[in-house]
Amino acid sequence: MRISTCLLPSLRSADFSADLAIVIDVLRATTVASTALGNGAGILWTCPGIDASRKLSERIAAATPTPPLLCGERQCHRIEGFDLGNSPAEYGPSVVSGRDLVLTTTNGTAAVAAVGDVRQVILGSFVNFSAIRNAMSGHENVLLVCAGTDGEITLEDVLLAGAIIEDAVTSDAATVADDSAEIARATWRQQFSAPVRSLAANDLAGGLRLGRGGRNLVNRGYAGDVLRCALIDNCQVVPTRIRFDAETNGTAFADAR
Ligand SMILES: O=C(O)[C@H](CS(=O)(=O)O)OP(=O)(O)O
Repeated sequence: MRISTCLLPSLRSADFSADLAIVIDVLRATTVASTALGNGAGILWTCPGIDASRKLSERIAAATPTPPLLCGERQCHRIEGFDLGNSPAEYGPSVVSGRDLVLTTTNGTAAVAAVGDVRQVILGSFVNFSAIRNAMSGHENVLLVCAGTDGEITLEDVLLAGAIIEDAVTSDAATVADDSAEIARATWRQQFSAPVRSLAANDLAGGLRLGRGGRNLVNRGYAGDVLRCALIDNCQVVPTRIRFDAETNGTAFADAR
């Protein structure tokens, strides 16, 4: 297996032709998506625009007996008129089980839209770490796509990319990481010397809080979410792209274990 990393969606190399892309937005979009599907949500749509999300939600509502939940944030806070924000704590089984969701966030949903051409796309986070590691097997060229924050590289996404690469390289000597992947791996190893699965959530959360995304959330009152996003292997889902809606730029994900 060859692994490459783009530290931001805009830094994607044209030379690496991936057969699997793993989109990473640890704080918090891909953690929310994994949590929601892990708690029984049906289909989760990611959609970059607010108006497009409303439109997509109305269209789904017209075609299904139960309307989807409209979810997402701007500047970390729930969007006015939306059902849910972007905190994993909001996506418990009693709220999301059996419901479809339309999620729009500042960075994560745009990162999904940026890899529309890759044959298979899944969403990665620490809460579904082992599930996505298993999903990588059998793929030849895996691209890890860090969402970043507002066009800037963020530490928490690079840490997860590095943890994935470290785990892949140490478990299979035939895995080849390119320079970008080695940068992510070095970042992980500099921060944590223990294998990812042996880390306590508190220790991992300490690392996540060091970066811009973590600091943003703490400053805006979401410190508890950083810890929730550090619950390694809290669920076993593989949010996998199943459909694309060109009109709204929406991408549908379902658990495909
Ligand atoms: O609310 C979040 O977690 C962030 C907001 S911010 O722009 O990074 O402050 O959105 P996300 O798209 O989940 O990174």
